[in-house]
Amino acid sequence: MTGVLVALEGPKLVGKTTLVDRLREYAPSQDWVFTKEPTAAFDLANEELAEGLTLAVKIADDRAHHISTEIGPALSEGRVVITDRFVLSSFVFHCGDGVEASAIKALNRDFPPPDIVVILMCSPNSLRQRREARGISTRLSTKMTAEQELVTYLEYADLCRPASNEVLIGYNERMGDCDALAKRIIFEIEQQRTANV
Ligand SMILES: Nc1ncnc2c1ncn2[C@@H]1O[C@H](COP(=O)(O)OP(=O)(O)O)[C@@H](O)[C@H]1O
Ligand SMILES: Cc1cn([C@H]2C[C@H](O)[C@@H](COP(=O)(O)OP(=O)(O)O)O2)c(=O)[nH]c1=O
Repeated sequence: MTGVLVALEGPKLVGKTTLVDRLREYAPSQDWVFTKEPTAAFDLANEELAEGLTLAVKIADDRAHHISTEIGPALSEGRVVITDRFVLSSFVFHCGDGVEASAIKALNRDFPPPDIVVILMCSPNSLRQRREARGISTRLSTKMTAEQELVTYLEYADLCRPASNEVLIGYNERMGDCDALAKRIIFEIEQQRTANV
């Protein structure tokens, strides 16, 4: 595989979609692939119907399909692929749902490691305010407090280090932060692209 795989991770409402919008705007090429997990094929009702390891396996199946049909082919063509959520999200959601980290590790063992992992953070207070404004109520999204969710991404980040070994932490607190972060991520992608040639 010769492309660049970028995983954007972080709590619900931390600003991943907003960051993706900025990345689309500033992407220097039309052929960058923007995608997300779970994929459109995954029924989000699963989150209410299944739990623990059963749900983690369903998500891993969805990821395997995502990689074989979309991510893998695009990387083989040398394209940049940016996915909104990847393996780190599985550690956070499913370990928080009672699954052992070793089981998540095993389920995701054969998937390509991202070249770049970005964890989006903001202050617990801002995350709480965004949650209150949006009124989210799905089972997994209400399981942890804002503080717990933010810390859990940092907790498991070490298990999801990219090949480059560096995890980028993006602080998305104020309007305008996504702009600066998008430009920085694009710079990192260009560096990685040169390294992958
Ligand atoms: N830097 C920021 N400052 C203030 N509000 C923000 C910022 N980034 C995103 N938001 C707001 O937070 C909410 C959640 O953002 P969104 O991008 O949908 O998050 P996610 O995709 O991570 O769930 C939206 O209402 C968005 O406008
Ligand atoms: C990536 C991933 C998602 N999920 C589920 C739980 C989340 O509520 C949901 C996230 O999907 P989504 O509603 O798209 O969240 P966001 O707006 O933050 O991107 O998918 C898992 O259970 N495990 C995973 O590994």
